[in-house]
Amino acid sequence: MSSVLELRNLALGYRDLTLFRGLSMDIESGSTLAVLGANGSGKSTFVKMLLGLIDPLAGNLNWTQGKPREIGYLAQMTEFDRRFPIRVRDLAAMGAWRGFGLRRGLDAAAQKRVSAALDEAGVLDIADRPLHQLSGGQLQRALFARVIMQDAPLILLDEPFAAVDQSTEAHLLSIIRRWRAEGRAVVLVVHDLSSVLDHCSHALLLGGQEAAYGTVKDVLTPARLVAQGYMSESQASWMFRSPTPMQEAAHV
Ligand SMILES: Nc1ncnc2c1ncn2[C@@H]1O[C@H](COP(=O)(O)OP(=O)(O)OP(=O)(O)O)[C@@H](O)[C@H]1O
Repeated sequence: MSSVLELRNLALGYRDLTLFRGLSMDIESGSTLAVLGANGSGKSTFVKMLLGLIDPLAGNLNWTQGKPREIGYLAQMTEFDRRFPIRVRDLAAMGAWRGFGLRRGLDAAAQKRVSAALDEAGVLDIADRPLHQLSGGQLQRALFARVIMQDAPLILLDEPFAAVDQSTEAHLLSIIRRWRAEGRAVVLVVHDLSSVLDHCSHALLLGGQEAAYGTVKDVLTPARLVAQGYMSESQASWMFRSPTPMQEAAHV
């Protein structure tokens, strides 16, 4: 499998704080990487480093596809100011501005792509609504439409399922599956382990001054999750016992 980005011997942190050292990994085309870890373990710092907002303390990033930092980025919804005076359609179109330029505006073909992106995200019927009239789930769908328009080889989603209901989550996951099938690499920062176990191929677990990378099955073991401070021993034994309480309840 080809990679979109190679990280080599990376150390990350700030002047007086090293979060981890020695991380080497490839972010592969067609993979879905979950980045998770306890509060303060460095997830946001990792995102900022990918976006080029901070430099690693040591190591290299090699961009092997597209232009360096060609990233489709979804910020945490809490960081988005929905008083921004634009409509849903304009928000999605902003994703294509890199290709078309602000002055020229979008041509007819691009407008068509915007409509298709809004349709795929399930917000075409509210394309002319201003953002302040949207529910949280509708805004997240509109922001997904913008990422669709970015058409990038690497897609970085920060907490994409926070504050969305189950059916919206399922819809957004279908878009992520399409990106993956197209050979894009998708990186998701997540807090909730259950969405990772079902939908991600790889995991980067941060915490305890370590960064553990590998397949979900290899990295997200109860022992490692406890050792890196993600959960307590009793939480791990509850979470990984089989069958789960919900499965048991379903058989009652
Ligand atoms: N600009 C900064 N200068 C110095 N230290 C920082 C800076 N930004 C974050 N930190 C520290 O780096 C560590 C990692 O922070 P980061 O925000 O990356 O964690 P996180 O995993 O995203 O946390 P959370 O789950 O709580 O959002 C924390 O101890 C934080 O206090």
